[in-house]
Amino acid sequence: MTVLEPFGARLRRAMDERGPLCVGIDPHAALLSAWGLNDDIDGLERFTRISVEALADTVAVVKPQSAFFERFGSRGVAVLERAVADLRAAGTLVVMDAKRGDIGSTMAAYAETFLHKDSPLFSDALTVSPYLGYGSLKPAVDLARESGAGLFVLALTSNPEGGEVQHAVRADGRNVGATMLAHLAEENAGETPMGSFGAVVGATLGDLSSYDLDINGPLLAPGIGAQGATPADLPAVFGAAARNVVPNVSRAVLKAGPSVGALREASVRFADEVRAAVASA
Ligand SMILES: O=c1ccn([C@@H]2O[C@H](COP(=O)(O)O)[C@@H](O)[C@H]2O)c(=O)[nH]1
Repeated sequence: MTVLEPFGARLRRAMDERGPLCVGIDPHAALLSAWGLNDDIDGLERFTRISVEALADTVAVVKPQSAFFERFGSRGVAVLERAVADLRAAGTLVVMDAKRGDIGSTMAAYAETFLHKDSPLFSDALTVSPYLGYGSLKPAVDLARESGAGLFVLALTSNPEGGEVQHAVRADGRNVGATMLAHLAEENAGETPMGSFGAVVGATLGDLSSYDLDINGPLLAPGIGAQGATPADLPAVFGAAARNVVPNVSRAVLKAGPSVGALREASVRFADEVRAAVASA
């Protein structure tokens, strides 16, 4: 199997070169309609091609949301495969937002799907859910290490419902979200310039200074734009950890389409805003 340079090193370089913004490709039915496209496989394909053309050499990271492709069955997954290949061929890092999580033996199959270098859906990183227990993710951690990929583990999600699980306090007094961050800090210990095992931490959550966000790895921060957070919120939410934040914007960029130029402009505007905000943290 071809082995890539570890994801953390590739991500740090991309963030330094292009800024830390991650733009999502989320082909919502409402966006297809706003772009004058049908909510069918041809609409999905056109939406995806335009998005890839606009984003591939503009931002450091692109995050396709797998759900919107799976909705169309095997033909939708084929569109997703092509998008991943085109983005990666253009040197853009792909974070597959599929939020997989299962018992270890099944997790191994999810890992083969997204993290094995020879898989058609191989992505630079994958979002995973640790809510069957952090240890259930081991097959994904192991294969990611082997192939030079990364993971983003759901720690403190951007949605208001997440607190019910993630803020639950364990017998040791630490809450569940903080525990996930601690596991990730262990995975990334000693890695330079940073480790490949990131956390998903919503930009919507307000002051997170009670958490130890210093996991020596990236923090994927969705919630900017449609969910109400702004780039200017990043320093107050993340403090010194803002340097490792990869802020994600999906709908607020995509609504600028279907013009490739307008999508690029919207991405560059958000990229400039997040760069300025992170620099001030
Ligand atoms: O905590 C989380 C984890 C993942 N997401 C995903 O990010 C994008 C956000 O889209 P917007 O249009 O910018 O709101 C979407 O794919 C979510 O599934 C998240 O929002 N929060």
